[in-house]
Amino acid sequence: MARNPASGQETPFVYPSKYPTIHHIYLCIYPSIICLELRAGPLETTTTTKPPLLGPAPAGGVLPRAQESPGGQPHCAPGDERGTMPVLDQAFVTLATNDTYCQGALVLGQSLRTQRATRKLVVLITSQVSSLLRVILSKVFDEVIEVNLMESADYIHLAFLKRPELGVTLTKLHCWTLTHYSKCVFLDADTLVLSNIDELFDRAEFSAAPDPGWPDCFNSGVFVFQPSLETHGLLLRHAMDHGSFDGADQGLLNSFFSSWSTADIHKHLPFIYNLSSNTAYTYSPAFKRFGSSAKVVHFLGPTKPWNYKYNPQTGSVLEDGSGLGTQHQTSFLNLWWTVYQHSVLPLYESFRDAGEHVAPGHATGVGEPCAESAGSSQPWPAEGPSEETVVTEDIPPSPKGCRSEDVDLAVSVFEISIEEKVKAPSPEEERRHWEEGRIDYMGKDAFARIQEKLDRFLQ
Ligand SMILES: O=c1ccn([C@@H]2O[C@H](COP(=O)(O)OP(=O)(O)O[C@H]3O[C@H](CO)[C@@H](O)[C@H](O)[C@H]3O)[C@@H](O)[C@H]2O)c(=O)[nH]1
Ligand SMILES: [Mn+2]
Repeated sequence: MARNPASGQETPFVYPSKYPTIHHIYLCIYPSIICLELRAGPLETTTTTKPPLLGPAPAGGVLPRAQESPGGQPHCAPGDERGTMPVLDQAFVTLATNDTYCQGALVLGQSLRTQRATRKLVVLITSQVSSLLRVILSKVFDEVIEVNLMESADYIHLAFLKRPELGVTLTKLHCWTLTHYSKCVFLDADTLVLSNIDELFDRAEFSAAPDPGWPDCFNSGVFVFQPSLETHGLLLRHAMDHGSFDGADQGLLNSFFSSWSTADIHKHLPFIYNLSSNTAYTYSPAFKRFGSSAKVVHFLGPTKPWNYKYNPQTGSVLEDGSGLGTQHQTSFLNLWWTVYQHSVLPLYESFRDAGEHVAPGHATGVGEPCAESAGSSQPWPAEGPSEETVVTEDIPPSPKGCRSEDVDLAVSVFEISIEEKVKAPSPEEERRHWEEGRIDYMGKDAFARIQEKLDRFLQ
């Protein structure tokens, strides 16, 4: 079972005391086949010494969320022994522009819930996210909000066309439009929360932790901000006028909040709120000394946890030949996958037909058709999760129907993997790429290929 790689500590994990009509999922192990048995019934109070910081999800993979009482007054999240009240006008916010990053967002959301976050959980998505993932996200997040760059004011549109690489960057900036919240904490979808971080809401805009590569800059994977349309407008204007020195949001935000490094030390979040998963390698004595208090681990860089394969039997990621990094890095990866296995995979199970057989070695939740379309009031099969665990309102419809076109989720006894599907762009997408100046000169748009097409046309 996973343990905090930094501390190696074992702390008691208390399940919610009442969590009615939730479903227990048992994994029966047959060679190369996942078999699931659903049983309804209240979850008993269980106290266990494992896992240390992140427990496996209650059955069904749905963890407690901050709730409002029938009278509209907030009450404590079930099982919240600390007695903290949910704060409904503040939120943890993340972003996932495609189904692959959604896997990260789901792990993040479940880790926040495990750690009894007392703020709302919000995920920003774009039109590329499939309906299936929207519904799954809505089981974990209080709000699933679609943002659309092209609906923005003209100058933003222009900036986007001239600087297509700013696309994801501009999407992150949409978090400032969440003005129904007074204060928010943004977390990248490749972060994992190891302990409660509600105290971040005591900080003011703009608070962030130093970037491990250049500590005079902050890392934009975790930051405290105050939603404001005015700030949002100024940020977009700044993007258009100055671009971004790294071509993405971190450069842009650092040049916008340029006094961060000198003005106010309270706006420097301790590194434990954004510990890069490879820090143990870069400064191992500091990691030994301070790593045990890590609260958020960030898998920054090109290789994300979902790019690895995972063995659910050993609880370890599989070596792919390129090397896994240090022992600590591997432990963080294992921790991410433990949350994925126990708290995210079960969320897909309600989409499986009761008697349906799963192809050996390829039990896919992500590619399965939905029972009904997202956004309907009853999208679940009869044996699906209880009403308490499902919020279906306000799920933005996806133009793509119910299947995930981005991701293949393969689950077998010995291996779980999340594969990004390599998709050929549609003619419309190809045309848009041309219009945006994204021309694949070395590949399909190479002169020789175009000449071939012309020759075929002329024959
Ligand atoms: O295709 C994408 C790419 C990114 N994201 C979102 O944007 C975040 C940032 O991207 P990520 O791949 O996590 O970047 P990092 O490897 O963390 O790289 C650094 O550089 C990025 C660009 O400046 C910053 O956004 C990060 O916070 C910073 O840690 C992700 O976590 C997601 O929330 C998507 O939704 N879809
Ligand atoms: Mn990141």
